[in-house]
Amino acid sequence: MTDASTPVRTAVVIPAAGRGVRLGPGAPKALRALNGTPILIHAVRAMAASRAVSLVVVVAPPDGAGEVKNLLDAHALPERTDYLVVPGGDTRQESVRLGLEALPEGVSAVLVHDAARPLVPVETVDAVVEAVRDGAVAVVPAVPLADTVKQVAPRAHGEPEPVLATPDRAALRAVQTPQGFDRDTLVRAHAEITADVTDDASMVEQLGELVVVVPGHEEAFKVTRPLDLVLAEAVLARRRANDGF
Ligand SMILES: Nc1ccn([C@@H]2O[C@H](COP(=O)(O)OP(=O)(O)OP(=O)(O)O)[C@@H](O)[C@H]2O)c(=O)n1
Ligand SMILES: C[C@](O)(CO)[C@H](O)COP(=O)(O)O
Repeated sequence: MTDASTPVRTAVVIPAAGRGVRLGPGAPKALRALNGTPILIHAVRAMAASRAVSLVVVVAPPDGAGEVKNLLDAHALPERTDYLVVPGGDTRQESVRLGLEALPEGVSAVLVHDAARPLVPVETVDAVVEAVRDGAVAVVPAVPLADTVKQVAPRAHGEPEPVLATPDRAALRAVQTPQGFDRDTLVRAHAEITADVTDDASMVEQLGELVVVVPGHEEAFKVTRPLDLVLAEAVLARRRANDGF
């Protein structure tokens, strides 16, 4: 655990307080095992692998902060990084805000990374950090879409959905995390924007600030449904085979 007064420049907030309803019944998603290790620990290691990251703030399930602290103590993590745990809220937005409130002075850049994206490669983390350090106030990693996308109209229950339009896929991106921010801008976004959003960058967009995209990575996918766990195990097996990881 850390002394919260230690000055750091780049910190990561990891929202990990979700239930993981779409993954099915069981412990909160971040605490479930991937290859024998909690998903959260994979995510913390993925972020602490970046030499730019000096502090990781984990936002735990509201009644699980003690358990998460014990988990962090029980697993080997890079010693150059400090770790804090705070309890989360009812929504992802609230959990991120609670994580931001725990940041000490001296942090000027903040990454927000889903615990549910445990396998993001360090190259993606570093690309986001570099873009923020180069002056962007908000940076998102993103990948092109593999599927054609249809805009549909709301349907009566059980009825087929009428298609309204087929957006040009070339102009669309699927957005991942970590998303990187100038700290003051992200704090302002969380203070001023009250609309429901699914990522932090869209709050900064609503402030009228420019959000830029850097290349994401296929291994930064979110573990959302049971099949994603199968894919995550396969990615880890491939890494072990390739690197002796
Ligand atoms: N109240 C919440 C809800 C979500 N999250 C976190 O936000 C990230 C992305 O959310 P998602 O994958 O949608 O997780 P869940 O909300 O847990 O998933 P579900 O909707 O299936 O319950 C996850 O790391 C999750 O733990 C959070 O910290 N606090
Ligand atoms: C933040 C995020 O991971 C970016 O893709 C995503 O928006 C989270 O969405 P979810 O519906 O809460 O999984």
